[in-house]
Amino acid sequence: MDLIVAKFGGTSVGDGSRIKKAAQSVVNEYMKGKQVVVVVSAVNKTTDDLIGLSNEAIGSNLTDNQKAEIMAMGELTSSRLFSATVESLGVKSQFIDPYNELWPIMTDSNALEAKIDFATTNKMFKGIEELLNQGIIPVICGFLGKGPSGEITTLGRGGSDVSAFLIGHCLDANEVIIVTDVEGVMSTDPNKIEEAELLDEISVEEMWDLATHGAQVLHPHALKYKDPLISAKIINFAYGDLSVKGTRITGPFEGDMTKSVSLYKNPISLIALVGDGMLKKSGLLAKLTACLASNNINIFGISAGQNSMTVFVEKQDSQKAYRLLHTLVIEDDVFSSLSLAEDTSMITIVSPDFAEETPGIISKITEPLRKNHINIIEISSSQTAIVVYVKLEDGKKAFELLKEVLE
Ligand SMILES: Nc1ncnc2c1ncn2[C@@H]1O[C@H](COP(=O)(O)OP(=O)(O)O)[C@@H](O)[C@H]1O
Ligand SMILES: N[C@@H](CC(=O)OP(=O)(O)O)C(=O)O
Repeated sequence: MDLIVAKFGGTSVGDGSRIKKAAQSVVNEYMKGKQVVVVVSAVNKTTDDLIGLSNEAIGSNLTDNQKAEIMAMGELTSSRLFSATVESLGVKSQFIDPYNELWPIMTDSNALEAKIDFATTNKMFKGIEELLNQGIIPVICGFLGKGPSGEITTLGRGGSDVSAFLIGHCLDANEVIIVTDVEGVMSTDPNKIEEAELLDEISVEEMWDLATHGAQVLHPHALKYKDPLISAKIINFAYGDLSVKGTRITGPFEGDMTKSVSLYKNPISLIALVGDGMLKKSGLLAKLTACLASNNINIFGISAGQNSMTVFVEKQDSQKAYRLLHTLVIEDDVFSSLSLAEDTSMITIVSPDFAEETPGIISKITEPLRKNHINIIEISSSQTAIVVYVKLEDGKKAFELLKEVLE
């Protein structure tokens, strides 16, 4: 029997009629013979309102545990409302919150940004499976967890998406459906640019980068639990129909997408262009990339500072690139000179930890290299990846050391 996990965001349960529509869409799938687990967020902006109230009343004396308990009231309420609405439509349902013995999501004791204890959580789903086998629709609070002392924790703002994918993974669901207030994943935020267009599908890898760079439509940590075999989609609540297409999230395609260290197979060369006050001049980057692109030279990365720009290209292209960029330096007064460092290794480290607030992550990476006398030529970091360039002969050793860091 097909099992789906349907997560309803705040707007999708924003008022009584929306809750009824959402519950009806769940019942419709149930009537088609599917098992459905509902994950629900707080009604509309309840979480914001509860935070606002506590700040007004208590201010800085509010402890993290008190804040988590208060915020949890949003999901405690909506799960009860949703479950009762399903029952009013003639199907048995049970709400499940962290006070319930069937509660599955266990975390550490961090009240506001709790880390999920996956190994324990994964073993906690027997009770929910039992409910499903009895034809009961479980309605589980999104966003919440249970800490080591039985206390309520929260998974961070927007965390119900994480709850849904985690539950889907642990239950081996066929599909995870995120029901929200837009048509799906769009070419950009449709509330910022009206002309945004709907994407039929997006890969986990792309979605990860989009989400870690602020696209609210899905919490990036949800994707840690996206199994390649579980299909997933983001749809609009307005249709009141869980079978609409929306945007399908495909993949992941390469092993453990969220944590990896890779050593690029070929040597990389660095070309540094210097010039006074380069950062204040517009159009330099465009000139530089156009010059290399028109000669079919692929750029692996660019870093820019006050008085210099470094371009990373494959060693086999470096002499050609070096000559082309030299012409640019001669032609344009902004540039004064350029240099070429031919033999470097490029190591890319990808980890979800970079997107979380993890102070000291860069030093975790640089420290083992320093201890082993490996000099870092360049380092660049983003929300999802850190790229380190070292001397070619240090590449393999650095790669092994960085693999250990990630383990
Ligand atoms: N590329 C994008 N595609 C679709 N929505 C986006 C995108 N980037 C940002 N968003 C925003 O994400 C919002 C949905 O996320 P959110 O408000 O957290 O929904 P929910 O309350 O259902 O969890 C949309 O209203 C939209 O403004
Ligand atoms: N209610 C929580 C959790 C959540 O995921 O909400 P939503 O799905 O409405 O973004 C919050 O506002 O952070």
